[in-house]
Amino acid sequence: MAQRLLTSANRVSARFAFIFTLSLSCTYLCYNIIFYGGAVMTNQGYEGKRCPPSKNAGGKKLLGKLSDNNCASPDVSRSAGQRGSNEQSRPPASPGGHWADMSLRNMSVAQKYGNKKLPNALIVGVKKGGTRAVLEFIRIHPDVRALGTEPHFFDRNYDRGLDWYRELMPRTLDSQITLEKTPSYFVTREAPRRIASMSHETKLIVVVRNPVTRAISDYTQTLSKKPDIPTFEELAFKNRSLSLVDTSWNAIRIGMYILHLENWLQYFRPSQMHFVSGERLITDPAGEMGRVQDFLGLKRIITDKHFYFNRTKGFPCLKKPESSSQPRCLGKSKGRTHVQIDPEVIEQLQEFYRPFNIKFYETVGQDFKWE
Ligand SMILES: Nc1ncnc2c1ncn2[C@@H]1O[C@H](COP(=O)(O)OS(=O)(=O)O)[C@@H](OP(=O)(O)O)[C@H]1O
Repeated sequence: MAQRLLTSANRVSARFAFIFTLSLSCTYLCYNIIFYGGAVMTNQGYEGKRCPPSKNAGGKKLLGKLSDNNCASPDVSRSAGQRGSNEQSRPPASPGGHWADMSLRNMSVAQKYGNKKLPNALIVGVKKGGTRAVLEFIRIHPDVRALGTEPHFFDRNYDRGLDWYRELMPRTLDSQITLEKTPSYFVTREAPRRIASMSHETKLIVVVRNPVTRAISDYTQTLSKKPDIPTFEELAFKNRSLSLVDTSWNAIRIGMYILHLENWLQYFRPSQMHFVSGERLITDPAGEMGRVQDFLGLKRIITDKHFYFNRTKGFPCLKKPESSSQPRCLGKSKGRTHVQIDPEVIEQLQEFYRPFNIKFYETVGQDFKWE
């Protein structure tokens, strides 16, 4: 009897031990399910905000804040879109990721500033004619965007291709004109053909000036860089007593405008070319710029009120140039004091240029009064 009692007590304690172990195991299992599962969710939330590893992390740094938003998962960006109104106006992150977001960003830059386009107008010459003044004056116009430097595409850089050239241009809206100036185009044999092959519709501006004054200006510039060159007279004549002019000297050759113009007229209609008087540009900048605006099909916005005559400089200056409230004159290299030339030499050169000038006036239908 006593043994039976002992055996049944053992069974009870064994069952108790089994149930206890089982409940312990269950508790452990439940604990794991609850807490381990929670840890996974926490990690998922964190991973969702992390950017995927990128090979060009350096480039991403440059993208700055934009990249912080762009690398978020679609869920994260959706909840971001439900935030304040400022954030709602941002472009949503696209499933295409980083590059798709970059192109979205470019799209909004394009919407605001337009695209880079090949120029539809060029200031092609002439060197020392007043090309910088025309460029700086016309770019005040809100419908003109101009490249500040001379790209020399159609003479020195043609091999780089049109895509290279386009990339240099400022962004323009469809309503805006893209403009650049390179004065050496006017005397570059291949330039008219090359420009016409870019577009037959390109508008061409040529700023011309008395060829004798232009030659002296050109020489003054060269002399400022190379003080050891021969005198103007020595360079200008093969034989001065015979009035034999050296037409191989660039400073002389550039001023034979009609010869260069004939090359342009093989590729462009006269109506596509506009000639600015370099002299009137100084005495009446608003009048000359009025005609430039008409030629470019622009509303006459640049008027007298944009200019004042700076007595110290001896030239008209801009009262209020683009993106500044300060009045501004052109730099020191524009409007230099010319070297003194013997008046007889000037007279000889005027004689030399006369027939070229007359033919030039007839061809363009304008008398520039250089005599
Ligand atoms: N507003 C104003 N301010 C200063 N200079 C003016 C202006 N308008 C025309 N000009 C004349 O422009 C001449 C320089 O011509 P370019 O700009 O065509 O020169 S360049 O070919 O780009 O080097 C420059 O020639 P130089 O006087 O011989 O220096 C000026 O006479």
